[in-house]
Amino acid sequence: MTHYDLVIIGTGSGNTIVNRRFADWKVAIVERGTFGGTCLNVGCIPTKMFVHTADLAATPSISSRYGVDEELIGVRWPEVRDRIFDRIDPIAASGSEYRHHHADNANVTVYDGTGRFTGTKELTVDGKDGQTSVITADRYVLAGGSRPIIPFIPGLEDAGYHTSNTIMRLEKLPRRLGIIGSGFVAAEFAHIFSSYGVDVTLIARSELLLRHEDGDIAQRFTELARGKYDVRIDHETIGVARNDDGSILIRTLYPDGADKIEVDELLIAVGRTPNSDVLNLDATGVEVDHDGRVVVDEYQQTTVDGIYALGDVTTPHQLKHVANHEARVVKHNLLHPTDRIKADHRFVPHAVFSSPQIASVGLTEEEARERGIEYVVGRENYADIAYGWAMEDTSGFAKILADPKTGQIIGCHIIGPQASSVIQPVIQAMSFGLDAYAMARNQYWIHPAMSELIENALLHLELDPKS
Ligand SMILES: Cc1cc2nc3c(=O)[nH]c(=O)nc-3n(C[C@H](O)[C@H](O)[C@H](O)COP(=O)(O)OP(=O)(O)OC[C@H]3O[C@@H](n4cnc5c(N)ncnc54)[C@H](O)[C@@H]3O)c2cc1C
Ligand SMILES: NC(=O)c1ccc[n+]([C@@H]2O[C@H](COP(=O)([O-])OP(=O)(O)OC[C@H]3O[C@@H](n4cnc5c(N)ncnc54)[C@H](O)[C@@H]3O)[C@@H](O)[C@H]2O)c1
Repeated sequence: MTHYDLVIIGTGSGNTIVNRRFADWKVAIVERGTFGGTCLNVGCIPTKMFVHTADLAATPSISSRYGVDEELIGVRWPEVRDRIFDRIDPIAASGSEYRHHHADNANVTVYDGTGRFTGTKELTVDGKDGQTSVITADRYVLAGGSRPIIPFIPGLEDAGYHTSNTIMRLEKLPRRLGIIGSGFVAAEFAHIFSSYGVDVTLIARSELLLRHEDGDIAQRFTELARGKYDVRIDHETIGVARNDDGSILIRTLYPDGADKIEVDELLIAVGRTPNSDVLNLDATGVEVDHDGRVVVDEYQQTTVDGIYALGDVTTPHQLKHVANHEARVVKHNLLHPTDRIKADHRFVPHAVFSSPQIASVGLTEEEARERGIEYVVGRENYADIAYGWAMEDTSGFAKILADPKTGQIIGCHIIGPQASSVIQPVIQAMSFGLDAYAMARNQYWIHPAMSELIENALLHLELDPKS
């Protein structure tokens, strides 16, 4: 049995921890899937490469409003797909090669297999090569991420379906695609495939798509989505079957009736569950909550001394920038056990890279009301700023919520072009405590950049005169 100073389970953000500063440590890294984890291989990076291509494919549908007539001649799916994965797959392979064989990693052993605890600090790895290894360590980092949830729907397993793990590698573009779900993954893939000319039907159980967003944003997004593809809200999927001709029949119920929807491929996008169940954590004393998330304290330490956790296996914010932040905290705390730092989850932003984009940070208006927090709202439409005129945008807007007394920003929500970048100064202001009054007035805002959306939303806040 080999003993290590540190074992890391999972090579998403977990893989970013070990560097030269760990040169004196004997380290093991355990990975059961593709090296590099979700974001690199089946998550953020390939999806955004597809989104960019989709944005290009969608341009002709709107260009005539600018007096430019364009036509989409075709989408060469195999080339679209292969450009993306011919770039990503070698990165995963070279990441694995680096850890396995490079001189920098002489102190690191990689186990290609599934780790499960068989003692408080003992891990058994069932190797992909059929070998079983038992290892022990003083410290562990649980960075095993999450996987797609597959809901129980009669007939689903027999009919066959895709998740975000497989849909990007389709052999050919389907004529019709059904998507069950109405969150991030559904919104991004509906944009991608509908822009490529696929007939998309999005089946949502809720009344609004992206229902966790600020109410005004979710409402606007749902209206706009309905203009682009078939959206069935308030639909419960009750059965799925594969027809003799290879198509898939989806049966749904909605408040006033029942529907039958025929598609050629089906994407399940109803959320992700933490991979904590694979780890047999009962053997360690590491606690998980009712959603299966590993419980950690502010230092990212689990309920067992020396076992840390980060990313999707522990956080309710299943986002790469959160996993990366937590990895930095864990790294510091491993190296400086007597001078540990806390994770900062005060203002976790997110963006949905659909069409239009959405970006958000802080409280929604509904959350502020529910918590009884006093707030004012400053709102600005893209249609009312110069760059919005250039783009002829008629539907996008930003809203900023602030405390009227102190001017501190408590939330910001944007729907429209470049929302994921336009929001960044607000995240900065919130993180560093810059008040809305000073933020609007004590700096230059480049004219006529899209950031004027934020400048004007700030100026529209009715703050108390003294703030
Ligand atoms: C389609 C999609 C698009 C996304 N887009 C974005 C985006 O635009 N922006 C954003 O911020 N986030 C995005 N995310 C979320 C983001 O990908 C995740 O939050 C992030 O990758 C989590 O990182 P992690 O290190 O916690 O886990 P992962 O990257 O999932 O890494 C965990 C690794 O652990 C391995 N593993 C699990 N259990 C074991 C075990 N027992 N033994 C050995 N190995 C194990 C897994 O094989 C995996 O490789 C997206 C996710 C998806 C699915
Ligand atoms: N741009 C990004 O940052 C990005 C992109 C993709 C994914 N992600 C991350 O991955 C996570 C998973 O994405 P997701 O879209 O799968 O989950 P999600 O949590 O965003 O949305 C899932 C949706 O499915 C609905 N749902 C749940 N069960 C259902 C059922 N049985 N039938 C129909 N609908 C059902 C839920 O009400 C919810 O609206 C996200 O929460 C996000 O953290 C992030």
